[in-house]
Amino acid sequence: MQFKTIKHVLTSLLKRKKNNCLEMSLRKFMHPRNIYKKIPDFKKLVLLYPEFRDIAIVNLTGKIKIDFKREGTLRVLTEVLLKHDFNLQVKIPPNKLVPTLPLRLNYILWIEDLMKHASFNEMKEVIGIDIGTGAVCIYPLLFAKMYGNQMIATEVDKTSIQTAIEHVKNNNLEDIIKVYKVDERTILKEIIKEDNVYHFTMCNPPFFEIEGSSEKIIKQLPPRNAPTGNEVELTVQGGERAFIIQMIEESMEIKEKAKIYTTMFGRRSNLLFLLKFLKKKGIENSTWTEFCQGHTKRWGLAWSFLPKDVINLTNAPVIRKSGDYIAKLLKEQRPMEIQFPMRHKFASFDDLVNFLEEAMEELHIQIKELNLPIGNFNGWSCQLIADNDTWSHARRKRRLAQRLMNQSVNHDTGQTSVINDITENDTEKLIKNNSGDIVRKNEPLLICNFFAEVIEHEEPENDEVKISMIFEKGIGGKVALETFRQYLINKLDVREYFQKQHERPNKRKRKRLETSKIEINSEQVENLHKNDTESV
Ligand SMILES: C[S@@+](CC[C@H](N)C(=O)[O-])C[C@H]1O[C@@H](n2cnc3c(N)ncnc32)[C@H](O)[C@@H]1O
Repeated sequence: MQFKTIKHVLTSLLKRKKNNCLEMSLRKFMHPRNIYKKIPDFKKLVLLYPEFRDIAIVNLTGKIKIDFKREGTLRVLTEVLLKHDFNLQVKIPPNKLVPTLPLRLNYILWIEDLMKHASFNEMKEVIGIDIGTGAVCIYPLLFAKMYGNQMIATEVDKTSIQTAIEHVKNNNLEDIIKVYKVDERTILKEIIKEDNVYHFTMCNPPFFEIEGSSEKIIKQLPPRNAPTGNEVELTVQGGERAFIIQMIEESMEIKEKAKIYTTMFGRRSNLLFLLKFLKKKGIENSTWTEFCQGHTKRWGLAWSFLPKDVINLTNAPVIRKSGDYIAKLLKEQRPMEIQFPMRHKFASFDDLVNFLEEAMEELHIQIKELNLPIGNFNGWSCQLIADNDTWSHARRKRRLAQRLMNQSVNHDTGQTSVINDITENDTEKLIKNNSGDIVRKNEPLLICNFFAEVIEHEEPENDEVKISMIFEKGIGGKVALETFRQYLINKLDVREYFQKQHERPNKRKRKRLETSKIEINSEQVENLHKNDTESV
């Protein structure tokens, strides 16, 4: 029993230490001008503000702490900091979202960087729009205090509009901040309809999808803080992703009326999705950043319809973009890989690319430009589209083709067409025989993202080629990708490197395989297992 208690205490101490480390490590990635990079001076706040005294806890060593899990603590702290650091008088209604200041400042300072990058006048001269300003009207108040520029604020919730207007009035900022009630069916179109030109739009969208009770929503909130905010201001049909999609689509209708559109979002998975979405819509002038603070990470996205020689967002300053973004992207999507020494077959990377292009042509696989935001991937990347399985039983087909070739030595005419005919008919038959499915012509068998790169070593002769393939879609499923990988291994003639690996079974790899079993049936698993233990 005693042992259990000690173990429990140690575990929770370790956990707390880990969390503190995480907090510390994210704090250092805050915007360099964010005043909350340094923890506020709680001693000073205790002396100056009686309301802060009520939430402060003095521990045995005399250190002042605050317990964020206690209801109302974050609200009081935010009000006190707004007063102390920005001379803003704010009373946050108890049932409304409390705007955490380190994150709000990260977003504001990034916008300031974008404005400077775009060489827009002085900050005082820029006009911005805050979509969904909330009950505090936090972004316009901070912009007004920090730069004295004009801000337009929109909101759909009646009670929030009321308190937002009160906050503007109580701080005598009516001249530069205007709050508007807007129709909830639009995001940008209604407010940007006059002839005015705005320098930027910003938004902290409702993050959660409407899907049930507010209890469910509260469970999704960061566990270390007492929950703040209510269902109306935090939820929207389709969640933040749907909201931002609508915002991007509306921006495409009003284009240059706002010079730079920006939004914040809270889900990592939306980063890739939104970057792909912008690309799909032909919006190439864009950038993104991470917002790191305390123990939370959020993301910012910016795009513009102005030509890149007027504003180039692709080289705009960012607070932080994790360097391992592409590696993570590849890892998260569980690529199927082939890795082998470059010298085994190729004199240069170009040789490899030529070889791959020819192999795809032989297999009637289309090579398309990759719709992925991987500007700095240092290798060959593309999307492969295979309508049919042209690689299974390829050896048999190759032998058949060779036989025909030999036969044709005697009667030269019609050689190529005979081979092609047989190969194609054979393929069609194989697909039907193997899967039993009737393959519709317009549904590709396999679409995958394909990456080939050189892994450099100190000695150039040790350089390796790494091929990563990520399944996107297709009726052949992941099994089709795996058979294609096996085909490439044979074609590249690199199976020997996989067999070596087979002699030293890799525990980690086996574990990964076990998790992937869920997605495919047992027969396929057997095949995959056989193949993967052969892989590097
Ligand atoms: C997550 S809150 C953000 C509040 C505040 N901007 C902040 O950062 O603390 C999202 C706000 O957007 C508002 N909202 C939802 N749909 C909207 C729309 N179509 N136009 C304007 N505001 C909207 C909600 O009422 C809510 O106040």
